[in-house]
Amino acid sequence: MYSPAQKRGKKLPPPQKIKVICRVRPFLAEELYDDTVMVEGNCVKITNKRKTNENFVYSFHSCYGMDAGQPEIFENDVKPLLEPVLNGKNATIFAYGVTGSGKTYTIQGTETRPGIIPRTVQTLFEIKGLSKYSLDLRLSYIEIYKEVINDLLVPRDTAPSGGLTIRQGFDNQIYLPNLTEKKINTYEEFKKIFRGACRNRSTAATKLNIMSSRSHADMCIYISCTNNETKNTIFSKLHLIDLAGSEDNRRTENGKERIAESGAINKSLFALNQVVEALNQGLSRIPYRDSKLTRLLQDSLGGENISMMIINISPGQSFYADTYNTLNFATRTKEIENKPQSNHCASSTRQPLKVKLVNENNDLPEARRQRFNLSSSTSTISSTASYELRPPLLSKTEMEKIIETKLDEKLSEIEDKIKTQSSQILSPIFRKQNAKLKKRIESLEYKIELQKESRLANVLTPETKTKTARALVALAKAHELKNELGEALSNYESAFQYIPDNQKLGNKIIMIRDAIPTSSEEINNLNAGSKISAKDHHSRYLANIANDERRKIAEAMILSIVNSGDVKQILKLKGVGKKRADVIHQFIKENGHISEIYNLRYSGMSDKIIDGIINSYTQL
Ligand SMILES: Nc1ncnc2c1ncn2[C@@H]1O[C@H](COP(=O)(O)OP(=O)(O)OP(=O)(O)O)[C@@H](O)[C@H]1O
Repeated sequence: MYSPAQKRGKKLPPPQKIKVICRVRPFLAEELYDDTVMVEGNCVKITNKRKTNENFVYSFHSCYGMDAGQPEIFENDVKPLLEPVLNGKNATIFAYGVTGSGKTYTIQGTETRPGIIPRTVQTLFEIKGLSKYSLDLRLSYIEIYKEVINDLLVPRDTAPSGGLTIRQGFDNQIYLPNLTEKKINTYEEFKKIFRGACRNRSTAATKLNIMSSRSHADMCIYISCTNNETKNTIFSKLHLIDLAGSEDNRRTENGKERIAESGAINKSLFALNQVVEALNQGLSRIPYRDSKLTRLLQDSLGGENISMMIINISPGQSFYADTYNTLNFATRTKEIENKPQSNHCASSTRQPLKVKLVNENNDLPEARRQRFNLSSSTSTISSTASYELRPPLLSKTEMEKIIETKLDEKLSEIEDKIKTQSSQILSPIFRKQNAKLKKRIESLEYKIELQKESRLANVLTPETKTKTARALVALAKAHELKNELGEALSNYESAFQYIPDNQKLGNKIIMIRDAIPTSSEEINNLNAGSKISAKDHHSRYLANIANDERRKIAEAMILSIVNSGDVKQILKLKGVGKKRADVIHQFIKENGHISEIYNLRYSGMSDKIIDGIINSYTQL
């Protein structure tokens, strides 16, 4: 079954580098268009958030933009790998990206837009039809769910509890005792097996992706290829892997169970990251043993085998942090270019509120809804997806005005609704002068204000965000000069919604928060003092502000400390010792900055430690 070149004793050539290609999925119907992520030739460009007149440019072996169809990727980058596989090389193709970025779409596909797995199997059957070769194809399909390996070719209720174990045999080959391997004779037969296996995969709805894959799924095709003329038989295997999405628990609003899943997912993705790094740096020790996933791929990733990583990217500003981290994971080399400042370019990339995605066959919405749910009818693999963006109808300023007006309308509607509802419920209580509930309303109003800002911040152009933030900072400074620290703080915090990367501002907020007494004793002591309104405001804010907002602010503050790269500051974080602070410092030095708090995992921190740091801030 294995490549003869891998037999024991044979000196292996230096490990092959992993070929990396990138695919940016189109905007989904509910997403707003922006030009944060662009594909140009073999490069992906993203705006540098800190200097908006610059782009970060990442180059890959190939890049596929929003309009690239399934056949294009298969023909250009996957099909060429089949020849060496038929000549005895093992190969691994895996899709990496955050949840909802299109990994499953790329690897598995939908019924009308089949992905790499069905296209590969169909091509192998086409090759089988050629008289020169006689092909014997078998397949296994497993998932790794929370570090447990499940056989997807057997029904869940008959699968061994505790999952399958990994063994290393003679010739250093990796195998799983009791793993089901099914021989496939026709493409139709494959579809039936595949359909059943896909249903067995652990999926659960998260906020970001209604059909989010919660496990790594590995379809392994075992190929025995006999040359009919020479009667030589060559064995090889091809892993086609749909990795689980790395994700931010905060954004996905995950519960306890989902957070445990994410912990396992991120741990194994981190291990994979280390293996890819080690292989691409040509290191002699490759840390395969750090996770089930990498252990399983030990005989197929590296060595003389062929590996290809597909980086899946979700477009748009709202995935910026994920995109930045994914791209940095995929390639350590990024270039910086100045953005062309042409007006024509700027206006041609801005779009009206909702962009309509037009598909040749008008079946994109269905494709989006469906997973690969193969029906008994034959599906053809010839359709080419093509999504066109509508040309802009309005100028940049006009569009921005419309966005702001629409947002204002919507927010006032919500605001009115909340106020009416609150006053209806609370009017009798108000008559009783219930101070506690009055406070609650005030905090609701404060919350609406913050939400308003954060929503606006999401849709404004970088220039407008900077301008708004500047105005708020000026206002905050004026209050600060008058020693109205509570007012100053709330203005600084509002400004922070528009420029969350501004480390100086983050530090300022920490300083002012520290400067304002919060305990009732301290506040009582100051009752007669001139700063009472500020204290009152702040204690009310701390007492009533919703947890998630507190958390958001805490995270922004922690990130500003981490991103300063200053070991002295980092050491002040709870649970961070010298060793960890050095790792973080090094990480920031190499990667620029961390945009999401849970990405601190990449510096070796556990979720528990990260949560501990956040808690220490939310409980200030
Ligand atoms: N290239 C594409 N063209 C059209 N639709 C796409 C494309 N890529 C992804 N989509 C759609 O985007 C949504 C999310 O994609 P998909 O489920 O493949 O993401 P994923 O990365 O596998 O997510 P998860 O890790 O949560 O499983 C799906 O509805 C899918 O149909």
